Amino acid sequence: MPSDILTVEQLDEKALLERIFPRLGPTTALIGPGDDAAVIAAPDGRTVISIDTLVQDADFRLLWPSGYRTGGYTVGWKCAAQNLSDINAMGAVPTSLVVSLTLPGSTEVAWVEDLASGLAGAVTSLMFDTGRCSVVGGDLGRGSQIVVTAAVTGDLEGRAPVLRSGARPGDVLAFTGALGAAAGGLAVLESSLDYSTVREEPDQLLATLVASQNRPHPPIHLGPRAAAAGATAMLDVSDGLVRDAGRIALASGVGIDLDAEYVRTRAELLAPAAARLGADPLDWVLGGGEDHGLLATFPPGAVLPKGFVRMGIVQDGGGVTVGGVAPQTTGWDHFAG
Ligand SMILES: Nc1ncnc2c1ncn2[C@@H]1O[C@H](COP(=O)(O)OP(=O)(O)O)[C@@H](O)[C@H]1O
Ligand SMILES: Cc1ncc(C[n+]2csc(CCOP(=O)(O)OP(=O)(O)O)c2C)c(N)n1
Ligand SMILES: [Mg+2]
Repeated sequence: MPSDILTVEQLDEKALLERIFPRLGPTTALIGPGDDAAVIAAPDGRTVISIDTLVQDADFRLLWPSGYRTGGYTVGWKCAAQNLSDINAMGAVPTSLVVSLTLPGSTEVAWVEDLASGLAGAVTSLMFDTGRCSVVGGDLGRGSQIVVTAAVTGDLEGRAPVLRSGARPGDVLAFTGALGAAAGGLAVLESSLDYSTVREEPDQLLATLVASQNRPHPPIHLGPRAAAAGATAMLDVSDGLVRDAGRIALASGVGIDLDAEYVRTRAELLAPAAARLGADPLDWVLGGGEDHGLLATFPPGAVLPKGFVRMGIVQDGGGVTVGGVAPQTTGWDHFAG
């Protein structure tokens, strides 16, 4: 490491926090970062809470085979986005994040500063500057790999939470998001293509996919809208369409049939990129996660919130089919590979 690059082991915790705090932006908490704990309002009387972790080399790489280097801003953005997404999927509005950072001593201070900016940037941008949520605290620790864990809280604003278990036969299955894009981006990053040339390509197809993998844009405003529109079940697709639709099917005791035409159209859009990588775009669409689009079921006749597209049907039985046929894809599992 060149001596002019400042690393976290050259600072102490207090000095590192003093570099992080200003990048988090104005706090939305009653008591924000700096005390033993933060204090946030819970106007609804209930608190929605979830947690998600990003681990170096399992969820991102600092240097990918394609030569792409992942900056701190990207990891911060991705961490915030996937946490906000889980609150969204309950039909709630995110209200706070607490973030734990495990860092090797050699981590550049500038990378950590960028991570703090990425967290705040995602919250501000994905929540349209509503000032309803911010990073209100966290923890620092040293370890052999970068691990970023965030817990997130949310406010149901008086609505009932939308669970995975409420889908009923005859309900319409609808989705909002860009299925398969993040999986395509992962394939580009892991490929032997040279990202510096991919970035220069005029059609920007592959670079757009990489952006979906690195900086997902979950539709954070649409979870509460879906809830208000009467969604019977909902989740964010993180582990793949088939796997996550299967979670609704199992929890609700129903079968789900995905519209084959929707799946085919989406795969066709990704086909030119998949061809460059020798990949099957159907695998991306059916098995790719990390886009954090919203999959929801609505009673027949419900008016779908703007952004949602009908793409399947809930039926008697169990499991997930595509146009009546069982798909081969299984989706992501941290342990089963
Ligand atoms: N280590 C754990 N201890 C307790 N509950 C857990 C643990 N890991 C996951 N869960 C819970 O298991 C459920 C299933 O998780 P998962 O399907 O991965 O949700 P998501 O994809 O939205 O993160 C969630 O309610 C989650 O909170
Ligand atoms: C280096 C690397 N390998 C593999 C992946 C792919 N990947 C990692 S986690 C994941 C699924 C989503 O993550 P998870 O922690 O299961 O989120 P959750 O379902 O809990 O929201 C995928 C597809 C990746 N992003 N980076
Ligand atoms: Mg989820």
